[in-house]
Amino acid sequence: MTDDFTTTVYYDDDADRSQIDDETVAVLGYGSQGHAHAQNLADSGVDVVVGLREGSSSRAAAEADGLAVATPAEAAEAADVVSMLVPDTVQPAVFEQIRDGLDAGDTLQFAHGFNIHYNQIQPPADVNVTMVAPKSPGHLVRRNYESGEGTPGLIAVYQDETGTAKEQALAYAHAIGCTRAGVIQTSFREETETDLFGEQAVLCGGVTALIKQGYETLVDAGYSPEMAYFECLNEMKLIVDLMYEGGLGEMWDSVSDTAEYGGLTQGSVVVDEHARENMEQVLEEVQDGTFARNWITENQAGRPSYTQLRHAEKNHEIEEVGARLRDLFAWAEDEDATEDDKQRVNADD
Ligand SMILES: NC(=O)C1=CN([C@@H]2O[C@H](COP(=O)(O)OP(=O)(O)OC[C@H]3O[C@@H](n4cnc5c(N)ncnc54)[C@H](OP(=O)(O)O)[C@@H]3O)[C@@H](O)[C@H]2O)C=CC1
Ligand SMILES: CC[C@](O)(C(C)=O)C(=O)O
Ligand SMILES: [Mg+2]
Ligand SMILES: [Mg+2]
Repeated sequence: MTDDFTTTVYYDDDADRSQIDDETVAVLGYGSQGHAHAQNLADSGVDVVVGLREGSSSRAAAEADGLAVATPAEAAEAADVVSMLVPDTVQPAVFEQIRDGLDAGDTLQFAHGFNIHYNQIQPPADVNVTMVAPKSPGHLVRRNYESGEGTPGLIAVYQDETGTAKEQALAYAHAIGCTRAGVIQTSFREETETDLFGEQAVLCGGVTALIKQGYETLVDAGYSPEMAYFECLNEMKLIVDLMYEGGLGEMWDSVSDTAEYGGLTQGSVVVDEHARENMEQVLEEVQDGTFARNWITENQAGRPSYTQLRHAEKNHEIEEVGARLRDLFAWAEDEDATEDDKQRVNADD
């Protein structure tokens, strides 16, 4: 444990694995997070049953990975800890299927606080309600577990019926590999609002919008789509890898002085105070529930806007150019190529 920061960070030694090792965990859903939690828990020696609906397209994968599969209701009935890892929008309906399987003292656990924070699920008063939220896409939660690296994560406690909810969440975080990297305790509110803001304004929405605007600016000015792709998308990974390893400083150290001067002077011309005001607006709509209401209504209407936006994104020219270029990369034919090989080739471009 370290208290060097304003927040306490928990590591492997802070977790008491007896809090999870003797429990049965139902992992509901076998998608991005579900497959990672279920396999990591099982590899850590925890008894796991995967809960999937009848006819689920995920069933074959879970069984091929050697896991027991039951319906969500059966899995919850058999389990002490129920990990809700189906999409946020279907969680309220799945909760109705598993409610009766939650006994007093069981734990209902989430990887994101949306449905608790925005009151879409009202859990029984006599169960623990916790969160273990890896700060990463699920596929990397699995990959990092297998490599021994681990993935940073958050824990939160909304209801503590047994008095050991936090200890159990930490033990679960240990079993999926999060305490190897570091785990911070937060609240359902803080996790929900920061996660939604981050994915909308920066990580997913902000970055893709920046990439597309940069690509379109170059192509509209007559430069080749291939050049624009390499400059605005491909090299993004390499630059972000440096920030990931050593912060903004490591990236600035590695690029040329010319890039550093240009970046420091022009970056805030592009992402200026208007972008900041827009970010504040995005945050406000997360905080006051506007985004949550819109997302719930969009689903109730059959996702008309979402479908249209997905279609447009998939058909953006940068996707066609990127698919073509990635097929030509040296490692495309080479099944033995490592991530290092790929980065070396990328760096040479
Ligand atoms: N994606 C991520 O990396 C992250 C996600 N989270 C959170 O984790 C949770 C899970 O998200 P994520 O992993 O993206 O989810 P996915 O979209 O990957 O979940 C898909 C799984 O849910 C099942 N499923 C879908 N619809 C239903 C349904 N109506 N009834 C029963 N099962 C259903 C699917 O089974 P089927 O084959 O039957 O459709 C599949 O197994 C969310 O709360 C999310 O916010 C948190 C951190 C990161
Ligand atoms: C950044 C998107 C995310 O919040 C995540 C992978 O952490 C998600 O909801 O998928
Ligand atoms: Mg997230
Ligand atoms: Mg999220």
